[in-house]
Amino acid sequence: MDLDTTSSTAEYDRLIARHHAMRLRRQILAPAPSFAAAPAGPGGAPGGDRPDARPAAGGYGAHEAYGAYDRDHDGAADQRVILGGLGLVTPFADLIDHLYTFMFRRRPFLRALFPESMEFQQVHLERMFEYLIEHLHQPDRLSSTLAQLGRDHRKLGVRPVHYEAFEEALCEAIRHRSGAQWTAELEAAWVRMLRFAVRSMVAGAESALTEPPYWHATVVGHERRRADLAVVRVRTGEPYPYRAGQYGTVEHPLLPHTWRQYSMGCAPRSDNELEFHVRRTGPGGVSEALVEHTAVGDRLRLGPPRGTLMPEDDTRDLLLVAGGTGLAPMKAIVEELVEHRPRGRRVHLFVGARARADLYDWQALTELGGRKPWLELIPVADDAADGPAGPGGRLAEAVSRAGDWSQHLACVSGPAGLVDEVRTRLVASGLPSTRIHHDPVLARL
Ligand SMILES: NC(=O)C1=CN([C@@H]2O[C@H](COP(=O)(O)OP(=O)(O)OC[C@H]3O[C@@H](n4cnc5c(N)ncnc54)[C@H](O)[C@@H]3O)[C@@H](O)[C@H]2O)C=CC1
Repeated sequence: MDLDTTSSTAEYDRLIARHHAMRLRRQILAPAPSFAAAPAGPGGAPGGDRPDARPAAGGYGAHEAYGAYDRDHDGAADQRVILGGLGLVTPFADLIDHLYTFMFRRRPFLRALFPESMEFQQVHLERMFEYLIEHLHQPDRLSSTLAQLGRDHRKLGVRPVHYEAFEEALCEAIRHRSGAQWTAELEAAWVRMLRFAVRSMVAGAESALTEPPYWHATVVGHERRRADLAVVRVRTGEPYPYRAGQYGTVEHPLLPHTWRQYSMGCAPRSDNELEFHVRRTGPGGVSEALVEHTAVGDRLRLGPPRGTLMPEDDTRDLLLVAGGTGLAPMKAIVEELVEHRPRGRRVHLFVGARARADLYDWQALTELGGRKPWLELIPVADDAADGPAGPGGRLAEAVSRAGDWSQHLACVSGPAGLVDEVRTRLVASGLPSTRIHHDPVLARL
């Protein structure tokens, strides 16, 4: 995995690593003026031998033991140290590869907690590192996201002691990657960042002790709407406490320990039934299992609901934009509004598909929206021309052509490229970005 090779793949990796480090620096340096003024992190000895850079662990479950350490934590200073040493530890893909290799070599029993294929896990952790570094100077924002993540991790059977094994492996990986340029300062900054994250996750997990770590669900309906797309209805044994617009993780019995996110495609119901809209994206994954190898009676597991797509405290007129199966959370929101709509609120829902034939849930939508004067449903197909059935062309363009949305609240869901494009166009036309909501684009952490 070392990059000391002349192959074109290595060249490409180096290029990506450099680009990645520059992007991260740019992102972080731009919005945080306090960052430049932050005091330097703890001093460290350069060199390859390793004095004990890490603060005493004290056990990840024992908050008090390292609480004092965290009270002194200066996230902005650590952010600067980590950024300064980014070139030593990136590409993250390699750091993470070493990390897991070390961890499983030293503690083989931990391998059973992870899925057979580590590919998704590695990408997820890579995004997690990026997210942590990017927001290290904003501890409040970080800790609330991490608390949700910790609540979600209960389903994996993760215990505080596992975080200690992770920390040990991270330090080994940092030392391995940075070689002779390793510094105690760099390692200590990473450890503090990790411990801050773990403390928030453990707190999140503990605050959720009264709910199950996961919910059992039985498939009660499976409709293959297109060759690569199914609407899967399930009923949970226990009530599943979600809000319209949220998503949850799903594990299929064919792929133990592999969890993927899907939005709930209907408003919460009293009979504990809910639906997911699933498009098969590639071979061998959860989506393929759900589309092609699932039948009524199969049992799934669901992780806790997450996400804040639909703000509850803003009752302005709504602009909803859904691309492909990104329709699921929007349909749930509209269903919810049919039952509980703030007086006078108007709603526009744009539904995009690559072709008109791909509007897989249009009938259900028109039944839902029939004779609701406050709701306008607008289908947009890439392959169509403007006409009585709706505008044609690209979805983002059709949305911006259709009106002035600057006084609206907007929610967008679908492919990352679409979310980006809609967001950019809406901001350019005067809608403040704080009123544009979508799930995290890179990763639903
Ligand atoms: N299944 C679910 O519960 C949810 C899925 N999503 C995400 O939504 C996406 C849906 O994918 P598909 O159904 O395959 O959609 P798709 O690829 O069929 O595209 C749907 C619409 O988005 C537009 N679009 C696609 N890529 C674009 C880009 N790069 N820039 C601008 N517009 C673009 C298309 O023109 C089309 O109108 C997936 O990435 C999924 O992760 C998001 C939320 C919920």
